[in-house]
Amino acid sequence: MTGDGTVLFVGTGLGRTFGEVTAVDDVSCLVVAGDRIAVTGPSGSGKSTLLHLVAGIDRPTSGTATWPRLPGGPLQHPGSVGIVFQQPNLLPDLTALENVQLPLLLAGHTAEAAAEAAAEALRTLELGHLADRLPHELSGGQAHRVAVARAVAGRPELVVADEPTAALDGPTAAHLAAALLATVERVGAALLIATHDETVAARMRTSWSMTHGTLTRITPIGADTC
Ligand SMILES: Nc1ncnc2c1ncn2[C@@H]1O[C@H](COP(=O)(O)OP(=O)(O)OP(=O)(O)O)[C@@H](O)[C@H]1O
Repeated sequence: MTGDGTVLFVGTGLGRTFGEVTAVDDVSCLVVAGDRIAVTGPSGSGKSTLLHLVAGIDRPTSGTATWPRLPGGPLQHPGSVGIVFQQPNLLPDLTALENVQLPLLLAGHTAEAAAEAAAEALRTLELGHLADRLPHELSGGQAHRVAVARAVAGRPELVVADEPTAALDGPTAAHLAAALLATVERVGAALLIATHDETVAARMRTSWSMTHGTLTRITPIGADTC
């Protein structure tokens, strides 16, 4: 499916308000198979809110969000959109393998299939040898890579990552960004990533700039104009 023009997400006039605050304001956007999109903009400009709408874990207060390949939206198709947050959010009493396995079990995979897919995802992230470790026995960078493994283990067509490198130091952030890109490439997923890190943004093909909840520019990376 990668790069074949398959439309994964269509946002039309998306708005999201929280009381008096307008976090996302009349945003129309498209995510296509194989996309590599950096969502940039100042703190509070609505990046996380937009990502949550694209991932289907929040609903717009105006406009429409549709996933042409996922009737009913991602919540009706568990595992179809992989999500990576700023913090790994691993369950502390589960091993790395069990953390990756859990969403697959919840999505209805058999225990055997979930274990196999989870182990493969961990190996892809060079974490096979840490499968039995508990989260507190992992470094920060390793825990983040487990979170990436968890997001891709179900082989989603779309991965949404909300500032996944923000809590990491420079080299660890670079390593995670490289691992995330290599992994989405391997599973053939599109990637939408909110980031303040210019080196991460520069590795994408497209940049969406947000200001005060509005998508102000869509720029092919390396182009002079939008
Ligand atoms: N659950 C919420 N309740 C109230 N206001 C919210 C909520 N979530 C976001 N907001 C507000 O919406 C606006 C956009 O927030 P959002 O987190 O999307 O910005 P952001 O660009 O991701 O910021 P950052 O780069 O700091 O993570 C902000 O003014 C924020 O305070």
